[in-house]
Amino acid sequence: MKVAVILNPNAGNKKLIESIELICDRLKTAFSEVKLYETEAPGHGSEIVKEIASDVDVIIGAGGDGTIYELVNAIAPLEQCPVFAILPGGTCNDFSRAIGMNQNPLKAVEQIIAQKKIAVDVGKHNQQYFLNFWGIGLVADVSENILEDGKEKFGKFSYYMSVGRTISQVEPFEVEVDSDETTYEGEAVMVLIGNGPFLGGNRAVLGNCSFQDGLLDVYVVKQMALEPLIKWLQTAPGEEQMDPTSQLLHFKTKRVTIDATPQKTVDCDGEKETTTPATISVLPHHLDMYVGNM
Ligand SMILES: Nc1ncnc2c1ncn2[C@@H]1O[C@H](COP(=O)(O)OP(=O)(O)OP(=O)(O)O)[C@@H](O)[C@H]1O
Repeated sequence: MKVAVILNPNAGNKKLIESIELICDRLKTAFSEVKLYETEAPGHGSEIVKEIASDVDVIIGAGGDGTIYELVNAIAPLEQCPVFAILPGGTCNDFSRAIGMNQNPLKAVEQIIAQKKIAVDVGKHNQQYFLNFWGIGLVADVSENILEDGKEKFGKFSYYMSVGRTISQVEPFEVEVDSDETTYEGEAVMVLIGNGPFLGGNRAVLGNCSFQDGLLDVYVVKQMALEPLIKWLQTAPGEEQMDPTSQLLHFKTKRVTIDATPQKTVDCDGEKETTTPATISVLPHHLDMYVGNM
């Protein structure tokens, strides 16, 4: 089998680059051909995928959530997608956690070699793709308010620090949510749509989302009531979520359209490239991935 490893050498604390040769040597013991590609700038990972995808069986993304988002956006539209795998190398590594990858890349490579494969759902908003989440309002403001050097200095704790700073100044906006199951028109402070169960490195807010159920979980937080919001943030997977009659509207759907006034910046898997309005849908079991313990 032909394998391409696409490494973002600048992801996270830049540690992955130190072990990548060892990792490739290990991969070569299990796969007939292993080639390493290093990205040189944002967007380069996507160009590499376009060049090599038709000639490889497996693409391994080595980096953080931004790298994985870029690669998935290049792989998901292909008619024939190679199998995808993740070597975690960023700050939060949300989807690698979702699929049970060991956060030590030297151990994660062993999981890839085991070749346990499942088909995962992929989220789509307008013409872009995501594995973890789509959000507007509070979630986008939190990532916007992370201090310049916060991720480097404090890792995923920089997100908590930003939640503290952002919650006190959050501005409600008008939102229109439309799906076959539910419609809502009114005030909101956040709309969050989950495909994967991890957000900011934690299995809390989106902890009950499944990337194998062929559905998206839509959460509309109508008002900034601190106590229920904190309860929701602390909800463990499998636990009953905040009272749906109160400030949180939650439903599952295959497709939803969202418009907001004023227009809102969309945060999608941590990347902020688009604005509302948006149609968000799910491509059930669209991408074959090698997974770890799940
Ligand atoms: N060689 C490169 N130099 C600079 N940026 C790059 C390079 N290759 C890719 N990128 C871009 O770097 C961005 C951030 O990468 P990534 O998200 O993987 O790391 P991170 O921000 O440290 O991790 P996390 O998202 O988990 O916090 C991505 O948007 C990616 O497109």
